Amino acid sequence: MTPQRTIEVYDNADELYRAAAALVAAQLAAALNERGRALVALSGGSLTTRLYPLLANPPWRDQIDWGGLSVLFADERYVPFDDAENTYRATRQTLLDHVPVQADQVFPAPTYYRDPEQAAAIYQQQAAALLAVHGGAFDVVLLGMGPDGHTASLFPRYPALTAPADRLVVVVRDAPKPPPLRLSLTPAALNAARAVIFVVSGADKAAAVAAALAETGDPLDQPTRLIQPAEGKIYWLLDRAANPQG
Ligand SMILES: O=C(O)[C@H](O)[C@@H](O)[C@H](O)[C@H](O)COP(=O)(O)O
Repeated sequence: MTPQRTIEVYDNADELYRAAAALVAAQLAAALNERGRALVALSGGSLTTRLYPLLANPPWRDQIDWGGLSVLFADERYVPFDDAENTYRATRQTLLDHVPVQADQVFPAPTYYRDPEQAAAIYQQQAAALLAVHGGAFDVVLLGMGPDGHTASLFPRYPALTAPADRLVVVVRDAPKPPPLRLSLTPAALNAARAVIFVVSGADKAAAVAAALAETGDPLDQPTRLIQPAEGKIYWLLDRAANPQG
């Protein structure tokens, strides 16, 4: 089944991130209202600096009943929690430390294992257990996209793109965006979603947005095209610079 897709274009980045905050808050509030709990997968990059500070403040902060939320990460850079590159650390600094979320609601990727494969296996177990509690799906998967079309840590032509359907978490080595070692949820995991929200800003992303929204071409060249939640909706929130139509 092809998921329902909504594309929204905003005049500038400020408006884009405000709209993204409103959409995320509304989706989570609706899920919390309906089921009393919600599961979200967060990404890093500019979302940590542009979107999460908005969610940490009124009015959006007050629309979410944070006590019912569980938080996983769509991907993580394989560096210690105290490393400036760590997405969990950045997310704490701009969001999680400022909202009433308890430590046991947040599931950072365990980058403290010497062996990243072991970390991936542990994170896979945590993701599977959380998905089981939440009816088999994330309520919101929040994603960015790089100029090369990568999303989470799913880079064009990398083996992670063709991970078996029962794999939820993989180790990504030699990533072209530093740091080279990462963990990522797989396309199969990210597709277990009621809503996937891409937030993309900047002229350097316009060509990748065009390829992402095209119906043709090899999805292995454009990993976002593998994100097709059969039971969910996809939102592409863009600023005008990132919109291929200008
Ligand atoms: O490593 C990271 O930062 C994220 O895991 C990555 O998937 C990010 O979401 C995209 O690279 C887009 O990042 P920007 O929004 O900063 O361009």
